[in-house]
Amino acid sequence: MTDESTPTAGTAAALPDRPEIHRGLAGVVVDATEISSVDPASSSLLYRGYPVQELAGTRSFEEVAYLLWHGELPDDAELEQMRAQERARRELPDAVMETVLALPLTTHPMDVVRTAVSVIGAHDPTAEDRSPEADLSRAQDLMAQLPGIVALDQRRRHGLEAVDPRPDLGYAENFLHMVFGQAPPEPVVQAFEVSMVLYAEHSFNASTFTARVVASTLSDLHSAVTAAVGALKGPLHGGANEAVMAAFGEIGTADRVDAWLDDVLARKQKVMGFGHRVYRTGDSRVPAMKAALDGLLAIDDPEGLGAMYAALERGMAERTGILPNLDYPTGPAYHLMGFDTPTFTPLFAASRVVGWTAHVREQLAHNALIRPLSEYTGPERRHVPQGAGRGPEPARPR
Ligand SMILES: CC(=O)SCCNC(=O)CCNC(=O)[C@H](O)C(C)(C)COP(=O)(O)OP(=O)(O)OC[C@H]1O[C@@H](n2cnc3c(N)ncnc32)[C@H](O)[C@@H]1OP(=O)(O)O
Ligand SMILES: O=C([O-])CC(=O)C(=O)O
Repeated sequence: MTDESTPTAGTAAALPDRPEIHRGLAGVVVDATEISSVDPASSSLLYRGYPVQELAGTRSFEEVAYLLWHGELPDDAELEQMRAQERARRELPDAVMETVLALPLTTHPMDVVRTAVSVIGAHDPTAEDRSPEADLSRAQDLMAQLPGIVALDQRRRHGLEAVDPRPDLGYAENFLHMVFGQAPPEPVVQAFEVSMVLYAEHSFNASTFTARVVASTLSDLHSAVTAAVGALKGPLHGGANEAVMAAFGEIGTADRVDAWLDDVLARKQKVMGFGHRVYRTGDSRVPAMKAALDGLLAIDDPEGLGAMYAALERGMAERTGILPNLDYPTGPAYHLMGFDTPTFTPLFAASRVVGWTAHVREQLAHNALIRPLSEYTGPERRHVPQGAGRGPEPARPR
C-alpha cells in the first residue's frame, strides 16, 4: 500500500503489500541539480563542475558565490560588479540591528540568525515581486548582511559595540574586521576564506533540502532560508562544528583522547565531526580545510589542539573506521581564529546562504511540490465512541 488516502492498514506487519521505506531518504534521488555534485566513490565535490579543492585557496568567496548563482566563474568586469554590489549591501537595516540587540544575550546565535533573516524578510519592500531577479537581489542582500549579523551577535555577547563594515575590504577580511574590530593577519584571512568556500554548497544536504521543500510550496525566499537555518542548527548537521570544539574542551589534552573515546563509544554516543551520510572514503573538503588548520596551528597552538586533533582522528579510525567530515577541522580552525564556539555554526550559515539561495532559485525554475508518502502504522480504522467525551463547546451568547 502506497496510497495515504486509504489508511485502512493495521499494524505494519498486517500489510499485504509493504511499501519500500527509505528512512531519512537515504539513497533516494529526489531531483536533479546543476549546482554541485558529491561523488562518494571518488570522494569529490564539484561546484558547477569545478573541483572544490581547486577553488579553495585560489578563488575568493565572492567568485564562488557568483559561480554558484550564475553557473560560471565571473570575468573581470562581472567580478568587479559582484564585489561592488556586495560591499554596497553590507549595512544592516535598523530593524535588524534593533531586533538583534533586543534579544537576550543567552539566545543561541543560530536563533539570532534565524530571527534576523525573518526580520529582513518581513521588511522586504519588494515582497510582491516574485521574479528570479528579485530573488537574486534578496540572495545578494543576505550574503552581504549575514556577516554583520554574526559579528554583531558575537560582539554584543562580549559587551562590545558593533563595528561598521569597511568598503575597502573584501568579503572575508571585512567579515573578520567586523567581528574583531581589526583586520587579522593574512594567513588567518586566507584560512577563513577557504572555510567559507568549502562550506558554501553541498547538494541536497538537510538544510538545503529544507530550503527546497519550502520553496516548492511557492513560499518566499526568506521563509526558505529561515527554515534552512533551523535545519543547519542541529548537531547532526552544521551544529557539529561547535560540538567538536566542546569535545576538545572536555578532553583537555592529547593523552586523554583514548580514554575519552572509549567511554563515548561504550555509551554508544556519536563523536561529532565524524561520519557522513554520503561520503564513505572521506569528506572531499577535509584535506583543504586541514591544510588551512595546519597553517593556523603553525602560528600558535597554546592548547595543544593539533595533537588532540591527530589523536582523535587516529583513535576513531582504529576503533570505528569512521573518518572526519568538514566540521572536524573547521571547529578548531575557528577557535584559533578567535571566534567563540557558539559563533561557529552561524559562520557556516553565512557561507551556506549562497548555496541555499542558488537551490531556491533552481527549485523555482523547475518547480514540483515536494510531498513524499509515508506508510501508516497507527491504529486500525475504528469508530469514535458515542456518548462519551464533552463534544464541541456550545456557542457563547453575544
Ligand atoms: C558539514 C556536515 O553537516 S557533515 C555532518 C556533521 N555531523 C556530525 O559530525 C555528527 C556526527 N555524525 C553523525 O551523526 C553521522 O555520521 C551522520 C548523521 C552525519 C551520518 O550518519 P548516517 O548516514 O545517518 O548514519 P548513522 O548515523 O545511521 O550511522 C551508521 C553507523 O555508524 C555509526 N556512526 C556514524 N557516525 C558516527 C560518529 N560520528 N560517531 C560514532 N559512531 C558513528 C552509528 O552509530 C551507526 O552505528 P550502528 O550501525 O552500529 O548503529
Ligand atoms: O551533505 C551533507 O549531508 C552534510 C554536509 O556535509 C554539508 O551540508 O556540507
